[in-house]
Amino acid sequence: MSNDSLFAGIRFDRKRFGADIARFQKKDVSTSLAKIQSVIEDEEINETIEAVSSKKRKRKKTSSEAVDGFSVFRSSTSKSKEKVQAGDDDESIQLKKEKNKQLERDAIFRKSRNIHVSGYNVPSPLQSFDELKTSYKCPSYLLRNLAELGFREPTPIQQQAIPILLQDRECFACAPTGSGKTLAFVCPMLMKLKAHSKGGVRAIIICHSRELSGQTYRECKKFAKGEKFRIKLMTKHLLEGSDFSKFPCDILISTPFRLRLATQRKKLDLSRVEYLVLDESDKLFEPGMFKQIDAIIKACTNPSIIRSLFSATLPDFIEDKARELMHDAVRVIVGRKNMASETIKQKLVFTGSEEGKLIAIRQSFAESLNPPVLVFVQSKERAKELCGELAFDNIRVDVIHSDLSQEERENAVDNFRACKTWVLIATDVVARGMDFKGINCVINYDFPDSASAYIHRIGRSGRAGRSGEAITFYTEEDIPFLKNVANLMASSGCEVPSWLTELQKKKWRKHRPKRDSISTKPDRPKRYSISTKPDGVAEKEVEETPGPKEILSQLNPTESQKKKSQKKKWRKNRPKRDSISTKPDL
Ligand SMILES: Nc1ncnc2c1ncn2[C@@H]1O[C@H](COP(=O)(O)OP(=O)(O)OP(=O)(O)O)[C@@H](O)[C@H]1O
Repeated sequence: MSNDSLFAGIRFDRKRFGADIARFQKKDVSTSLAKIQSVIEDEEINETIEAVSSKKRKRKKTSSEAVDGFSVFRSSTSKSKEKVQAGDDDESIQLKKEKNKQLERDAIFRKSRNIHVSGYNVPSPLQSFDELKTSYKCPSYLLRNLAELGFREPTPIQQQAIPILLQDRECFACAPTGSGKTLAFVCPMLMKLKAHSKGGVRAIIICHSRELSGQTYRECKKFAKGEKFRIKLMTKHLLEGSDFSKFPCDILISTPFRLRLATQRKKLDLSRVEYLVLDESDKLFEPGMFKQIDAIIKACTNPSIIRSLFSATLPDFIEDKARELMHDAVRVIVGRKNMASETIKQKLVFTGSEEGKLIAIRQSFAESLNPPVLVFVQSKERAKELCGELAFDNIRVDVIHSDLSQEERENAVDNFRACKTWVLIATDVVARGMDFKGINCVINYDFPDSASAYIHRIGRSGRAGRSGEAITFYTEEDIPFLKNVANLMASSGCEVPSWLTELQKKKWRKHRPKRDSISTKPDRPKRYSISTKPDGVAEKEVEETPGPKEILSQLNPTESQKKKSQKKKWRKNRPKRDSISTKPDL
């Protein structure tokens, strides 16, 4: 028996295995569109063929029944059936042609907006916000709010993710920083929720930090203005003071930790949740948060729940997770996966040492300080140190890190947003998701510890299509990872010197070297105190560098010291100096 006959009649269920088809799509961006297109077209063709042949089968059966019962009308009946059949065939062919034309139009539109999709039967992208009304019956309050906020046209991620979610499809999406992902998941949520909750939580948005949760909460409120949605932010106060057995809530925004506490301690029921969004999803699946996220996903037991994952960085393991977790999900990528925003001018500056960094930042601010400027360092200790140094220069500087109280953190963010603070020094606590309007420059004072940290940090500027600038300082210790940044710069359209691209690439994860403290005070080697060594020999204090008295006396020299430091003949003073180059010694 041939293989053909063995598999005759078996049809590959593309709908069921849509995710697997997507997984086997070639990663080459240029060919993926055509491939997806052909998968969809194959599917549609199969469906049409199936429909036609099943109609034929049905007709065959009917006509034979007719033949059995009414042989007199046999010829006339079969003739009219044939006509109907021909008509049906014409109709389905017409339908197929229409569908193919639509697919073609969608593909052309996606290509023009740099949108890449994979999955079965992906909904057409939105061309405008008006289409929300004509095709999806969007309530007028939402359109009014968007217009008031100055949102004239949907961004590419909104164009594709909104119709996907509105058609009850799960999705995981990757789009550049500042490209409007928040509205991409909040808009369909508001449109689908319609009636308000009488009891229980209907939709959840999980954010990795309290700052981002607060910002998303405020955004939701703006989009929902004029409608009586119950939108709640899981604050400490709400967590401690609420009776979660009666908790009518349309949209709940929380960090994973607080939501987990609410479900564990306060028995918050998540079984009625209809929509679950994991914002900054790759961060949420990192070891520190994974346990809580996993438990929350398991607690959302509603079988018709629609889940979605959004981020500007989508590592492969998150894609695997998404496919494992979701049913028939659509994958949406805007631009290229894990790419820095193209609107940011990126620059690398070699400072040699830690001391060099402080000189470089001072010099840069002395030449031109164009606030607001966000400066990232690798630890809270360093944030405090740098803040102390810059405060000397009469710069309105503030600091934000995890050691501060919630109130202090909120004040730091608010003052920076209100431009009361010119320079905000931060740890990675505000590197993701935060939308500080109009940041002119991000300075990576300390080299970021991973590609995703780099993309998210610099993505605080150049948002919503505006231009921005990012400067990354690097020292000898950071050189092994330079090539990674150079690649990210090149892929987002920045000019990169050729010597940088020729460097070796090293795996870049958790690069946080121990750095010298940030200080203009001279490093004074240890003073040995008078101590009795075990062998009983007493030592006198040894001073290797001058103490405060000596420093003062140098500043106000005595007469004899003045004589000693008299003018020296100044001829042919040409010491050997290091060569003039921005390239580090490699
Ligand atoms: N359609 C639109 N038209 C104009 N502005 C928009 C539109 N959509 C969003 N914005 C604005 O763009 C900015 C960035 O949006 P948002 O914070 O949602 O970006 P994001 O993609 O989530 O960024 P990140 O990856 O950094 O979290 C916000 O100030 C928002 O108000």
